[in-house]
Amino acid sequence: MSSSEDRPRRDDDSRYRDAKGRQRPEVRRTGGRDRTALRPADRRRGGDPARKTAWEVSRRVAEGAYANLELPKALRHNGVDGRDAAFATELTYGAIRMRGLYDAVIEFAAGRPASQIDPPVLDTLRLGAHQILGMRVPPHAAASETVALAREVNGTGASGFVNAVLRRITERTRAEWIAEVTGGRDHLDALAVEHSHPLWIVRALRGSLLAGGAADDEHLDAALIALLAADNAPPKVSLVARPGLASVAELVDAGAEASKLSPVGATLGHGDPADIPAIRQTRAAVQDEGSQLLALAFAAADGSGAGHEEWLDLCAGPGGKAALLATLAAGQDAVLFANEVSEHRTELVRRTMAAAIDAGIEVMVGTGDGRELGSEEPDTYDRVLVDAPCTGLGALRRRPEARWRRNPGDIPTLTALQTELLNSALDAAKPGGLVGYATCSPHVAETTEVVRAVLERRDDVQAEDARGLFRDAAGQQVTDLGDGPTVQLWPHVHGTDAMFFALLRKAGGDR
Ligand SMILES: C[S@@+](CC[C@H](N)C(=O)[O-])C[C@H]1O[C@@H](n2cnc3c(N)ncnc32)[C@H](O)[C@@H]1O
Repeated sequence: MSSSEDRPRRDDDSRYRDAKGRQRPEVRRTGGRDRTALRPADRRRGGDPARKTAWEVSRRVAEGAYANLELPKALRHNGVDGRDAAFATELTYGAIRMRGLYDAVIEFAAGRPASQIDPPVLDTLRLGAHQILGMRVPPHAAASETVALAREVNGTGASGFVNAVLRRITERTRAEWIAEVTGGRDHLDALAVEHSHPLWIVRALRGSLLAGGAADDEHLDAALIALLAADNAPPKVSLVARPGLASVAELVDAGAEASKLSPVGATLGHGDPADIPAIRQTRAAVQDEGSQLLALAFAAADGSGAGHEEWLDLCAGPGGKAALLATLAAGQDAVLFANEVSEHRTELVRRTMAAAIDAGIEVMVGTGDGRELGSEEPDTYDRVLVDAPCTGLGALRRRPEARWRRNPGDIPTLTALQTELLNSALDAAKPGGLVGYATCSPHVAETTEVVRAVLERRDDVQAEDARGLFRDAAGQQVTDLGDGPTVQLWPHVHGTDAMFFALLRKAGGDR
């Protein structure tokens, strides 16, 4: 990772410049070049709205909220938009995501453990650390503005402490701080701190890379570092054009770029997806390209041979894959049943499906415990998808707080549920039918281990090689999918979430 010294620095007030590089009049009035050199915090008592928004969202996240839900509300409430909103977004997400590294730096600079710093003050310090070490804000401006924020939200007394700690942080580059706070740690622990992941997740990701054949011993370290770095990079906005309802060309006309990976995908470089009519109308949606490829692969597999097929999405909420599957099923004379355990999420599935339903596509949406469906409706469906509840370790780049919320104790409960759901799906599948098992986690306990444990206890199921079903936009097989027969996608290799997919065939039937 490059140090902050390597990067070009933005001018202090460049956030306030217009498209032609001119400063906005109000900034020129209050803060020309000479005035800026006096430090904004010395002139203004309060924090600016963008930084204050980032702090407010950080506080709510500390109380259990999700940053991606809180931030838009807070931006609206505080009237922060345009470049200031982009700044607040980068600041909020970065400070939460990189908390592992920044806390280590703050502890060193403050001379006390982070646990002994008042949490609202610690949040202010993390925002300051991210501006100094992770953004292109000049260090002195970052410190001064953050001290002004501290004065407003933490009080005058605490702002002195914030000032002292941030001034110390500005004395070194990012690279120097990383060397300082990782020195003396063992290799994985040092990677965990530098790349701001809990150590147990670093260990789990390393195990997954090795087990799935994504890296051999020689290249394991480089692959792990690339993966950790990819988790810290904000993901691109991927769109799906639901077949028969929208086209990639329509999304391209709306400003997106056609995906090279997904035949039904596009990437939006800038702008709000909600401004695209096809998205507002649920003919298209925001969806990771890995999820798109997975649904396309599931639909492309050889069916049970029984003709008019019935497909079941066992864990459908909020409905992203179900909506794609419904349109794909309609194109193959099949019908989709979408099941979800939570009433609220079943309602989300219905909303996601609105355009498909309006277009006359036959789709049944219902609420039920997927673990019981196998015994309630045995030997019924030609295909069953289990997109299982999981740790989400494959989508850490999307949820800045997720890595700090999960813990290894979550895994046994989840794998028990995943195993039950997979067994139930197999029971619900017709003889000769297919079951797809998917997670947005690459953790082997949730992926290959669940599949292995289920196959070991059943004599009516076989795994099929799913790799040939993953086709890119040019129709070529997607590369680097692992040793098979299962598929593992990776953020650092494919640019997708780390989705896992296994394809299982139930014995019997006409095949
Ligand atoms: C990974 S999400 C599915 C994502 C969805 N397929 C999509 O693409 O939008 C897992 C879903 O399983 C649901 N779930 C959890 N336990 C379940 C159960 N026992 N039966 C059915 N669904 C369950 C969760 O509520 C959650 O909506």
